[in-house]
Amino acid sequence: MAMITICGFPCSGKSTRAQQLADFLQAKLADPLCPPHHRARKVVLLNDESLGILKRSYDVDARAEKPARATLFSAVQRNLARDAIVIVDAMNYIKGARYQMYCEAREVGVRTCTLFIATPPDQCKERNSARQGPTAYAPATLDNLISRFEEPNSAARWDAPLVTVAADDPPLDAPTGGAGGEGVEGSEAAQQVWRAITEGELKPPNLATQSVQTSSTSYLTLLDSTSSSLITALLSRQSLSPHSGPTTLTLPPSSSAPRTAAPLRVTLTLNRPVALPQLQRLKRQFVQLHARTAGATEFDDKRIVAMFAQYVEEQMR
Ligand SMILES: Nc1ncnc2c1ncn2[C@@H]1O[C@H](COP(=O)(O)OP(=O)(O)OP(=O)(O)O)[C@@H](O)[C@H]1O
Repeated sequence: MAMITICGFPCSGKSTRAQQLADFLQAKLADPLCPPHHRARKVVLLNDESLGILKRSYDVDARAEKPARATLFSAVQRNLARDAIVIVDAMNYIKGARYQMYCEAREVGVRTCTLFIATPPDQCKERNSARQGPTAYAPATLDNLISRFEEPNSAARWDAPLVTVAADDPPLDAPTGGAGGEGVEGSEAAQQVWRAITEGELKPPNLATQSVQTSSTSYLTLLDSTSSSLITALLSRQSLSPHSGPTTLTLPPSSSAPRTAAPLRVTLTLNRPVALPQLQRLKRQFVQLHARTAGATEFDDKRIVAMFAQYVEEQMR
């Protein structure tokens, strides 16, 4: 039914908010007034603890951060379903990683929403210093993660709709009629999330293919060469017939594909011709988005072509 991506600094209160949200959603689903088409079978909460990821994985020299992100991404892939609400309770500090989860949610045909836990860094540091043992981040790790955090932006389609919760906002599972009430009404932010995952725009899925493991350098080459092939094919098509509308392009398979691999085919719909400099700019953005997750989440040439075609289409709308 939906994927809710939580993001925020370490110790910003993500798990606290995620649990409140899960309680709110459970109550909504159990409500007899909830329309049947909004009734998910389950609410799944994914986080470091449930996936066995230790805080020290994020240490600057731990080399475990990419595997940790890969573990999270696989869990998201496994759990996304039309009858489930998946809450991804993690820092999700890399926009490329949020973008890939968004693409995955589109594949499955579920709505998405981002919940940003906007707690100031100093408050996060205070909370971290109150922690004891392995749940505390090393101070250098905390600073590093805070400085690398790529704040969500409601103008980016993978972060939209974006709901922001401040540190002193009321609990998401606020009771009906205030404290002491019987049912769960939910705070304004919780209501916004509910609207996003039940009424928000449902984007059509892309071409479904498998993600693959490659070495990061060859993955960057694959991203670059595959998106360049699409640009070449598109420019050549535009030079023959500059009409707008759906265009099916045929591209040679990537050089790393088996010799017997079939050509790649992709259809994209543009309402005007796109010039080379613009396509190059879009390619740079696209490669940059994916390069940030190289080593953790990587896709094959078929999927890269489909995702780049979709990226161009959406940016040119
Ligand atoms: N709104 C809040 N007001 C005050 N304290 C809070 C609030 N939310 C969370 N805390 C406290 O801050 C600490 C960190 O909370 P929490 O574990 O939810 O953060 P987190 O962002 O999930 O952490 P991590 O980065 O380790 O996953 C906990 O001690 C929690 O009780």
